[in-house]
Amino acid sequence: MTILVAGAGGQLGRELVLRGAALGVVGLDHGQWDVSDPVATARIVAEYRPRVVINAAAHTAVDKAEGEPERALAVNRDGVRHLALACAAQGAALLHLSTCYVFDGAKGTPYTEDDTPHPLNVYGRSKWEGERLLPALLPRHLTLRVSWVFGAHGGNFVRTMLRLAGEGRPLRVVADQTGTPTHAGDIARALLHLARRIQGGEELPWGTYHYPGGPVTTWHGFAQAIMAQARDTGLLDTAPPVAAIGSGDYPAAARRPRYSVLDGTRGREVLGLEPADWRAGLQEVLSAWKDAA
Ligand SMILES: NC(=O)C1=CN([C@@H]2O[C@H](COP(=O)(O)OP(=O)(O)OC[C@H]3O[C@@H](n4cnc5c(N)ncnc54)[C@H](OP(=O)(O)O)[C@@H]3O)[C@@H](O)[C@H]2O)C=CC1
Ligand SMILES: Cc1cn([C@H]2C[C@H](O)[C@@H](COP(=O)(O)OP(=O)(O)O[C@H]3O[C@@H](C)C(=O)[C@@H](O)[C@H]3O)O2)c(=O)[nH]c1=O
Repeated sequence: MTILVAGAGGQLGRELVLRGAALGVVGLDHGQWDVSDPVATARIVAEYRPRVVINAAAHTAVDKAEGEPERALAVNRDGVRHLALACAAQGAALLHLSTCYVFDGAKGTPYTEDDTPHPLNVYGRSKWEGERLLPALLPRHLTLRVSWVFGAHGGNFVRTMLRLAGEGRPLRVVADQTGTPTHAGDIARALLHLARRIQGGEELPWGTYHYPGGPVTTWHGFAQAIMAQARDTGLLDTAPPVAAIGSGDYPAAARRPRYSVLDGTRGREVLGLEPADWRAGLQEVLSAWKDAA
């Protein structure tokens, strides 16, 4: 039976489709399936009759969302409602994604699934409003909260840093926001592992889980690693210096949490999800770009 992916054109969606071909993954991109449309969502899920739906669709433009909250909510909250109702009607389970940005960062130690979200920005609020709908609408769901996602496909921090370096621009990156980058390929692998278990008839311990990458760093530390690994891979001649700045030196429309680290203990113990090392994921992405250059 089909594993149906919404948002298949995004960085996670692309990985799911590429890595899930042998499992019968069918991916529909934004143009083919708008999850903010309840009628289309009900029709598509009824048509494919999947055993599992993976929701990789989201409004992820964190600064832009501040100026268009209704658009963020239409996808990140209402889209989740439409998906949950459609899955419930067809007996499908839903694998959903959320974010470390549901937390405000004030805790300063890794966030567990028992911590209460308190988002600082519109994107984080819209994601929290979406995930909190699920328990009442669709008991058979898993929400995986992930953080600082990067991958070979689509826009992300790694691509932005390499573009700025390639243009010879001075690199200045915030060193007071702490978190864990996570490779989209590793998230896709984790989701497909769960989807396969559901396909095999297993009833999983449904609910919310954290799936962080490791080790913990800052955006500045991540940028330094990107430069060093890009040089070693031959994408850059030298690793340009990255100046450490404070969040106040990088004005942005949306506030970001100073501390975004998720505690992956429950996901590891209950679901068997091993946090992946983002440095290996970064190498995979850079090597793919080097091969394609
Ligand atoms: N990116 C990150 O750093 C993080 C992401 N996450 C979560 O992980 C998940 C995957 O994110 P990621 O792959 O990185 O995001 P992307 O922005 O790369 O992909 C999201 C995809 O969703 C599509 N989309 C937007 N609106 C709709 C809609 N109404 N109906 C269907 N598709 C739509 C987008 O299409 P289009 O481009 O045409 O709008 C895009 O292809 C999301 O739930 C996100 O919140 C969590 C933590 C960090
Ligand atoms: C490009 C750039 C960014 N920054 C800062 C801005 C910001 O605080 C931080 C990260 O920048 P970005 O805007 O790329 O990242 P941002 O969009 O905040 O990333 C977030 O995306 C959403 C979707 C999530 O769910 C989060 O987990 C997280 O990954 O780095 C610099 O300091 N210098 C720079 O040159």
